[in-house]
Amino acid sequence: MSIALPDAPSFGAPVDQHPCPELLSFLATRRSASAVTLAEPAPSDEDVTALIRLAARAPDHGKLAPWRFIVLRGDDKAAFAARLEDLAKSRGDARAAAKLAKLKLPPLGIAVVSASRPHDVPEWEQVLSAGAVCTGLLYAAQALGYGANWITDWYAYDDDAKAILGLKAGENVAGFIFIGTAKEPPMERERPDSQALTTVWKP
Ligand SMILES: Cc1cc2nc3c(=O)[nH]c(=O)nc-3n(C[C@H](O)[C@H](O)[C@H](O)COP(=O)(O)O)c2cc1C
Repeated sequence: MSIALPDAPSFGAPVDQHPCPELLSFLATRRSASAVTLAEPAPSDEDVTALIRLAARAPDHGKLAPWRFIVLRGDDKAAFAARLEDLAKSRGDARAAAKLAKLKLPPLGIAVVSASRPHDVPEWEQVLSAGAVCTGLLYAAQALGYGANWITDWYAYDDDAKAILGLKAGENVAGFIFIGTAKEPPMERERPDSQALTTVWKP
């Protein structure tokens, strides 16, 4: 499946608010697929452009767009994984090297980079916006019929790994969104009791 998206509304145009039962049904049942079950096919380059366009509509206080995207695919993605593997092995860290399976196996990864900057909008809100971008990208990939998973793991936090990815000072990985076709359907996981997490404020 590929995406046929409507044009983005023009700036300032009134945007129709209408019920979308199919989206509600998707939200009620969507599930992430284990990254190690993800294989080809993955979204085309054209679809990746569309997915990123959708993700970039995330709520963003102050219109700062405090995030960016790095696409990992094919031989370049394999080279990125190999450099991380060399890094892990140079430290004698076999566990970290083994954890790279979640990066190596999926055919496509999109790193969402949180790029907060000093501003009246608190950094916390800029980071939350990066999380919202991850959610949007994950959901959009799943809505397109692909398996997807939001992964961080050690290489999202390690300074040397972040340098290999090409992060600048002050940037952080909000998540790697791995995307492909799930070789086996994900099983539903336990979900929180949302009612038990909810109170109604009373004076
Ligand atoms: C910020 C963040 C980082 C995550 N990192 C990992 C990870 O490194 N490894 C992992 O197995 N799951 C990780 N997860 C969890 C999965 O992405 C996913 O949320 C979980 O499997 C539940 O799937 P669901 O989307 O069906 O609720 C992470 C989730 C979040 C929000």
